[in-house]
Amino acid sequence: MSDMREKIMGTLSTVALPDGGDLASRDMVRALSVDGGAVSFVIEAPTPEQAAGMEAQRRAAETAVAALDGVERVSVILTAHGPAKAAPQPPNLKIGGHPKPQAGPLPVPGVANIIAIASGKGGVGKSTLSSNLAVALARQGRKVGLLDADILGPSQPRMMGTNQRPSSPDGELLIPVEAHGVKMMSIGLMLKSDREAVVWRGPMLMGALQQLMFQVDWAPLDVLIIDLPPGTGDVQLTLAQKSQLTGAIIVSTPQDVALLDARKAIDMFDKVKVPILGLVENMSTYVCPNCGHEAHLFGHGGVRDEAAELGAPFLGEIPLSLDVRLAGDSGTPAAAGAGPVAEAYATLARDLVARGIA
Ligand SMILES: Nc1ncnc2c1ncn2[C@@H]1O[C@H](COP(=O)(O)OP(=O)(O)OP(=O)(O)O)[C@@H](O)[C@H]1O
Repeated sequence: MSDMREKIMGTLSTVALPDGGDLASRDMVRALSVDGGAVSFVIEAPTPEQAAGMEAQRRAAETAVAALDGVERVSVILTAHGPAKAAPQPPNLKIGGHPKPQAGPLPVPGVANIIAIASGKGGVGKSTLSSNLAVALARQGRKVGLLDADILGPSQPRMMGTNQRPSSPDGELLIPVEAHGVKMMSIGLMLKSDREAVVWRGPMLMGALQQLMFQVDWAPLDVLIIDLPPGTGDVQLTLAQKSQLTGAIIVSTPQDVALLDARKAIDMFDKVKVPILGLVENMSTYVCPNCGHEAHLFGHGGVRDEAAELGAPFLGEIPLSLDVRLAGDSGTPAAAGAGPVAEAYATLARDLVARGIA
């Protein structure tokens, strides 16, 4: 090192840093150039944040070096290692590709139980049961995930009251959003608005479902509740073939026509060897909020009888209640509140916990 460079480094060792050491001992001086009386160098801080707080040291270094004999001009630039940390990026995962080949059903890492909520017929209350059961389980201290697999008609963002777009800091895994103590993921959260319709064919649906199960950072969960689309189509089959399901809960209203479709759903799960965990009767009794009269708009007890006939557990009944509908539409499931309906969901949740499957 020339005398002049040594003198400069010696001078820079007198410029102390706020967090200890000095410019020389912390090895922050780069590209030192001495050209006649013109001196220039760079102070390189470890992070952009630290560099932002070091203007005083830059000026002190400039003044100290300018005072050395033989120095006529000094130029000191303050910089930092690498670019500033990037802001969290929106996920670059493209949801909805063709499914990836997979040898057989796989567990979802870190998820103890996977329960599919299914029905044969549409509109019987699958999504409502899924969100309420998830919230009731979370209130009982369980770690719960809710996957909206109704990919063509996602309703969980509305029922759980969130439109937050999931992030993916590493561009590999999506971080589920949290609502009412439940980790939630829905294709609805990836759409630009909840009015945007998804127009996909079977393979795209299956690919999307596979991604929502395996490319989401679910762990750790005691139970993942999957809200299925109605019927016995591609999504149900994909789910049974790709993931190790603990079993399925079948929701039905007590009407014969709904029960007929429920039987088809049960038959499908039997064929793909997914255990039926039990049946739930939704929209069971209606209690008039004015006079307390009980009415059975869709019949009563049909699901219990059906369960007995099939040898499947009957898990319980959820009353037909205006509160359930209003709560679902408002984004806070009824199970998050108090009263007979919240208690009905809590009972259902307790039963699943007692059976060691949630
Ligand atoms: N126990 C209940 N009491 C009152 N309204 C209910 C009850 N269960 C569901 N509903 C209402 O019925 C409608 C249909 O329910 P939901 O969307 O849960 O059905 P689904 O079976 O998931 O429908 P889809 O076939 O469209 O997926 C919703 O408006 C919901 O608020």
